[in-house]
Amino acid sequence: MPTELDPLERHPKAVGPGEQMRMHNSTCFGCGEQSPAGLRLKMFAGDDFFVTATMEVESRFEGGPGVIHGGILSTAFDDVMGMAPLLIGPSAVTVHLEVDYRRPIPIGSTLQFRADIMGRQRRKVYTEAIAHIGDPDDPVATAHAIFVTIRAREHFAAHVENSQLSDDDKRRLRAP
Ligand SMILES: CCCCCCCCCCCCCC(=O)SCCNC(=O)CCNC(=O)[C@H](O)C(C)(C)COP(=O)(O)OP(=O)(O)OC[C@H]1O[C@@H](n2cnc3c(N)ncnc32)[C@H](O)[C@@H]1OP(=O)(O)O
Repeated sequence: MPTELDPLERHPKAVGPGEQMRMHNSTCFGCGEQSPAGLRLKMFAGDDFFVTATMEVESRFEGGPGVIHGGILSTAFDDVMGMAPLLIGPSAVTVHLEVDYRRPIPIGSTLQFRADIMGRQRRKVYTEAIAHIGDPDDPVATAHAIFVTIRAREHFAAHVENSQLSDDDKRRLRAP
């Protein structure tokens, strides 16, 4: 992370501490309510610059026998950390993601996530996150990511047609 960082300020339109955050997109694999096979993560804003989420490790998330698939865990980390930039500004997309898997995570466990904004420099937002099963001081996995803020309508304009969103929602996204 660079040493020269911009000051962090909560965005005036960000949801309040303890409130549920809006989905990235209703068909988002991580948090969308309409994603047919998604993780359906519900995210909550923290006091200052963090986000929390809980995920039941369902058997459909299995990788090795009886444990979570690493790709599912990294998807969850990506989505939870990807929510944090919305506390300070516009939507942001991942440009870099790294995950440290510390221990196998059993199917049937309840994973708790916390993602913190570490700093911002121009459009880049630096985040770190932990996943734990009850003891935040003993995480089962940790992650770091860099997000870059975007103008969402412009960024997705060429791709909206491929979305699972309804035609009405797609029209709304294309509207000026
Ligand atoms: C309509 C609403 C719908 C809702 C939307 C919800 C969206 C969210 C959904 C979230 C779902 C969950 C999350 C997901 O799944 S997000 C899905 C996965 N991510 C993507 O698809 C992103 C693909 N990348 C891009 O589209 C472009 O690279 C973007 C647009 C991001 C930047 O290209 P652009 O041409 O605009 O800008 P730039 O190239 O000048 O870069 C800008 C700055 O960034 C720095 N940089 C770049 N790369 C890296 C790197 N690897 N490491 C470190 N730094 C990097 C770069 O040096 C520069 O820094 P600075 O020198 O200026 O300081």
